[in-house]
Amino acid sequence: MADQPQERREPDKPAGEDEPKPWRAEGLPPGKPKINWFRFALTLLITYALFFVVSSFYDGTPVETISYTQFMKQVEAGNVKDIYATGYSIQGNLKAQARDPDGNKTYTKFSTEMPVFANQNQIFQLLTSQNVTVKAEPPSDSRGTFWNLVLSLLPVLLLAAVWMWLLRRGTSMMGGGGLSALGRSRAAHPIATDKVRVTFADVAGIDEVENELIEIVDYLKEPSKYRKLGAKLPKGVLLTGLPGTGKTLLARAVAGEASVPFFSASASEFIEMIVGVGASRVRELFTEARKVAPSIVFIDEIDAIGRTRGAGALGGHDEREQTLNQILTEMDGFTAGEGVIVIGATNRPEILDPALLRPGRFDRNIVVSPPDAAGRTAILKVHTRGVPLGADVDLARLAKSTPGMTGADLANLVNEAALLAAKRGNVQVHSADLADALEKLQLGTARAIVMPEDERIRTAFHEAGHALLGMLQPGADPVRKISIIPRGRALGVTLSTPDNDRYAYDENYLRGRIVGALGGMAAEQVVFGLVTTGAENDLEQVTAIARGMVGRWGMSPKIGPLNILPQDDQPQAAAATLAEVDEETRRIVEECYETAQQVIRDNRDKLDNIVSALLERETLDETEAYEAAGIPPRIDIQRGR
Ligand SMILES: Nc1ncnc2c1ncn2[C@@H]1O[C@H](COP(=O)(O)OP(=O)(O)OP(=O)(O)O)[C@@H](O)[C@H]1O
Ligand SMILES: [Zn+2]
Repeated sequence: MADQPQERREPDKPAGEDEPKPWRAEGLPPGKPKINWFRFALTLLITYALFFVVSSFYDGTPVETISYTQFMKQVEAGNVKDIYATGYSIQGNLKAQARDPDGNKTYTKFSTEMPVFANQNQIFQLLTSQNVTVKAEPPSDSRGTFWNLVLSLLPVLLLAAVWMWLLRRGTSMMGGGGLSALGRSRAAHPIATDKVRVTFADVAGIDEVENELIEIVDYLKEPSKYRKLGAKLPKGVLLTGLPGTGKTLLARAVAGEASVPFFSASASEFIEMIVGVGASRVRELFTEARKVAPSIVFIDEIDAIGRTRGAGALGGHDEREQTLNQILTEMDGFTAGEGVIVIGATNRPEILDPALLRPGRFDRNIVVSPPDAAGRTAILKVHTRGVPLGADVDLARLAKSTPGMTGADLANLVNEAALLAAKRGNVQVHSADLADALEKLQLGTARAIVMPEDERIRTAFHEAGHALLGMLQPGADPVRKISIIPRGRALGVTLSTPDNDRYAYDENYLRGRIVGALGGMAAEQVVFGLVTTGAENDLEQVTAIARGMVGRWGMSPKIGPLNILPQDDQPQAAAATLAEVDEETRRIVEECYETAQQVIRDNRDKLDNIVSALLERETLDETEAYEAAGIPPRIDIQRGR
């Protein structure tokens, strides 16, 4: 999220005003730029330079308006070099300077009006006899009254144009190089209102959350309605959810729906700065936001400054505390109805300082969950709005095969598929592009290395072991894909995903997961009589699940229903109890390993069948895998099979 360059400063240098702000602002009213005198002077200078360049092309000799009599005298004296005439107006140049009748001005350029009664024929003859050039086009050096007017207004016009251009740049660009960088704008790098606007139409699949925020949109649109009734709205809203679930997107959409300015900052950017600066930046940010209220201030990763004060491995972190205190002060300082709403986002709400969550602060907590299948379908629809899809694409089916994916993952999936389709020279994104993109995201990119045959065979047995156990365990997630193509650090993969989104797991399911994860190692043990290092990742998973069962979810009768190993915290138990947890964990894993080996031994024929299919085709999809094993795919009402 941090797309602004971070600047490290010398600790002894005071916070200068030329420092880029650690936040971004969008949707500020474009009409209120601040006057920057340095920039103003610069503009003047440039304008005049431009003017001098232009006027150097323009011969500045003044044009004298003379009487027709004067003109005739000059012609008769043979002093007229050339003329240009339209209707009764004549302009021209003299050969030598002449004095006007009053004798106080000299001129070579003149203009005059011919009286109606003058005999044009006679004049023409006179001009010819005097060798005066009669030109067909206006001489470049005598432009007449209109052009003189334009030229005299030019500096003013130029000044106005350049000034307006600079102002528009100032309000439509973040940061900004070129001229504006010379006198960097003090405004919070605003973006013009018309450029930002994300709305709820861009947020899909989390309607419950949108509904909770509609009240706030309404308030921002019409604060007076609420003020009159004395209704108190939350000053702060906390959005809690995993990365990529759309918290930032939601906050922007609230601003977009209400058409109010949106200020966003990442909390970690505040504390990157030297001590004391974080707090003053917070103050500045809120000052800017108040100026254009109603407005929204969005603080991402608020846990970076909002963790419990005085706690954490580093002990008290001064800068963080000061910054946090400043945010609390600002929020306490709002009067009801001032119209600044602070939206904070975090994926670790449990470590937040309770002070942040008190009434009048972030007192509304909205959980943004990863989307369910229907939500994923809706999100895929949003992200394929501008993508030409082939007729074979079924977004609802795709959504079913992507449990656990967030909005950001799905956006990424669509983009990858579009890239693939383009690479393949297609004009539409087809089902196959989406499937391949999904495989790449879930399994990693294939590596082009040639495996020694014995390792290929060993890998095939390992993956077939995982797959076989996945197929035979009651209640296990169905096997979606098996592959012995090396990707990343893995030599092979077996992918199992649930049909439906799961929110809680029972003990049987977890044991099944452990057995499945041990399947690879068990197959190697049964077939070759020894194991390899290839099972490291599997064992990591196995250990984490088993420890969770014993220490967190109360699934060990010996330990009982205690949460001894809370997430993100120190174990809450005596050393003796912890030793017991280890012992119980080991017991569960050993039982599961025993089961895994037994199932492999009992189904050796099926295992061998999968292995030969794998060695032949390298990657098997769900249907191919069950077919090769000779196991009927599970009857699954959800998938209509
Ligand atoms: N519900 C959704 N509907 C549509 N698009 C979504 C949704 N959720 C996420 N996205 C897509 O994912 C991108 C990233 O989401 P966003 O940055 O809002 O997530 P986040 O929850 O703020 O993540 P982080 O905690 O990493 O900041 C969005 O720009 C959008 O393209
Ligand atoms: Zn494995």
